[in-house]
Amino acid sequence: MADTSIEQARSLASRGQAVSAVALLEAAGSAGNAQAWMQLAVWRLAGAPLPRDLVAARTALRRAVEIGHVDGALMEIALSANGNGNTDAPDWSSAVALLDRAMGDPVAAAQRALLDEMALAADGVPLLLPKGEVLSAAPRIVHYPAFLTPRECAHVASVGAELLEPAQVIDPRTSRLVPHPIRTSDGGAIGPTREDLVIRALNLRIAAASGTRVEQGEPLTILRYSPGQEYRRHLDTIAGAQNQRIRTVLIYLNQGFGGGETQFPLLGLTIQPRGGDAIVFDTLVSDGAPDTRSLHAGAPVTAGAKWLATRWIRAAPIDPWTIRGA
Ligand SMILES: O=C(O)CCC(=O)C(=O)O
Ligand SMILES: [Fe+2]
Repeated sequence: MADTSIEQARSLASRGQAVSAVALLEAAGSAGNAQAWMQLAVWRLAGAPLPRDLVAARTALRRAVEIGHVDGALMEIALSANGNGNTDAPDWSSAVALLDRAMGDPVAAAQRALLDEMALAADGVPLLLPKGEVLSAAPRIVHYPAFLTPRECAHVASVGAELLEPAQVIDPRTSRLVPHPIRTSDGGAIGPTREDLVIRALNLRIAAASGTRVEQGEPLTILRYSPGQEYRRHLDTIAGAQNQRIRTVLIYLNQGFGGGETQFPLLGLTIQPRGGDAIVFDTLVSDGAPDTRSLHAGAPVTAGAKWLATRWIRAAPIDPWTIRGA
């Protein structure tokens, strides 16, 4: 059944009548319409068509959850753990308590089961640091065998699968979206509302392994390469960035495909992807300039599909609500 109050609110908002749209949703929400509160929360999080207001978003989300919005409950758990995407204090234990209350939902139950397999401190940080082997001293490249378990890999890939879109860039001449000339894979970023507790725990693991704060990491990005797709030679640094990318973490989510090696041509180094393995490498030299020796590529996949999770880590905390994936 079409939800007329939400349709009407969307239509009002699209005509610039945001105040009336909000009033309509609040009235519908107060009358027990969980989806109306959810719509308000999403608008407030997205910053469109209303200005972004994370406090108002969380209030609307709470109302939606109180009257039984299942997806809202999962979103509330994510935002509790990451502190609205790192803008407020992250609260792991409240997030886990909310997850425990959502156990009727099989999605929540599966996440709980995966968390139970991890050895985590009270704040979600790993109790043990993963062990790595240094592949290169300058730039520093460290290989972590079995950084993720097979079940963790499957979880990351399934969250990412819903977000995959072909890599595209805006053509500056025509302002149209065109295929990305350097990276031909499909990709998607797991933003703050989708950073479930398993993804959050993995982002905390990545922070620990890379010696950085979790707030420095761009949203975990999932890449999927089909035969013929590749990531041509590039540096991960961004020209002119104020808050530069200092380190990259690549996690192979599967194996058994053809091609797809990660190559560092100037170092004569080729990494054979193995599901669950990760590599962490530095992208800057000590004076803060890009380290051109870190030039690397994802070789073309020749058969099957290569799944990868990438976390580009900045020099200082970033705002995941405004960042563009790379
Ligand atoms: O696909 C690969 O092996 C390399 C990926 C990569 O360079 C990146 O995600 O920045
Ligand atoms: Fe890269």
